[in-house]
Amino acid sequence: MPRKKPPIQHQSKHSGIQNCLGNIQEIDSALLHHEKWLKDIHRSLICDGNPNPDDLQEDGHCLCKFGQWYYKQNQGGLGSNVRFQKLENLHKLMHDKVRNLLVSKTAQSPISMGAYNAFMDNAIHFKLETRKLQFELIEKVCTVDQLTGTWNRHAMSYKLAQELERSIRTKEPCSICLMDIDHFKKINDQFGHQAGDLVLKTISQFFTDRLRKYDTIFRYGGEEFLLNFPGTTEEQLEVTINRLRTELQALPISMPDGSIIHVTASFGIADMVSDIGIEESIEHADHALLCAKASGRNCVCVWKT
Ligand SMILES: Nc1nc2c(ncn2[C@@H]2O[C@H](COP(=O)(O)OP(=O)(O)OP(=O)(O)O)[C@@H](O)[C@H]2O)c(=O)[nH]1
Repeated sequence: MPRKKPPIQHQSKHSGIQNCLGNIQEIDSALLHHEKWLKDIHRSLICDGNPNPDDLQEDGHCLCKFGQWYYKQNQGGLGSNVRFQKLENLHKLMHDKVRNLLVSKTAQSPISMGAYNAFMDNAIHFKLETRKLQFELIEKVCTVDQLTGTWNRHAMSYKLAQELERSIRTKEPCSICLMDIDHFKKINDQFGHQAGDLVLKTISQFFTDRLRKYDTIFRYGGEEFLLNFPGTTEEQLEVTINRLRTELQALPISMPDGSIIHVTASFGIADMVSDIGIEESIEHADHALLCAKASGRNCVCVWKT
């Protein structure tokens, strides 16, 4: 009687980058168990002796160490990752195939080359896909800002270069905007650093929720964010940013002590053009931002040559 597959759990203890780092290590260890399992399978197929009874069970994919790890993952964490979810089928198929091989071996029937090759192809595919999942998580750790979940500055240079190339190829405009939260130090001073962190998270989420899917937000550093808007001229962006700026100042943010605060930000806009590099475009946006700060904050300035 096959045992029932344990349900994927639905609670997350940790989140974000910390969780990712844990997952990366766990995948290594799960893959090591998989390699050991594969060695045992080969020994069972080649040498005398009985196979592990678990590998003859219909739910062998839940009983192996990889399966035990896999079905412990929760929906809030790795369990919601699409690449992770796709591993389930590959892993189960691999166990189904090996069960047939072991049944043939136990019955002293010949094992066809086709059946063995199909199993090994499946095993190799499974390992490659698991490694891809691991690389995806490593990439996330290297390119995502731990506090806000936006892209970090490492990712920024690479992604902006891609957008500039696209803009040159398609001859479409592309603009950037540097945003700096006004008097942010006062929030830290008055409510503490954790409250400051909460404000940073809230504001980055505010923008993330309102951007088009091809716009991008990066944490430029501290309380500064850089936003990239492909297919948008400086003039169009000024209208958009002014709308967002007004919405932001009306956004109530709850502090840990129960009080509600409102924050504003200043913005500097510049375009990304082929005859100047990305660094220079950012410098232009920075000049425009300085101009917005000097004009009293909570406003938008556009770089003019
Ligand atoms: N809570 C928190 N504070 C940060 C973080 N990164 C930078 N800061 C703080 O952000 C503050 C930035 O201060 P300033 O550069 O003086 O800027 P400001 O107070 O916003 O003043 P203006 O930009 O001139 O309006 C500093 O106090 C930093 O310690 C962070 O990740 N979390």
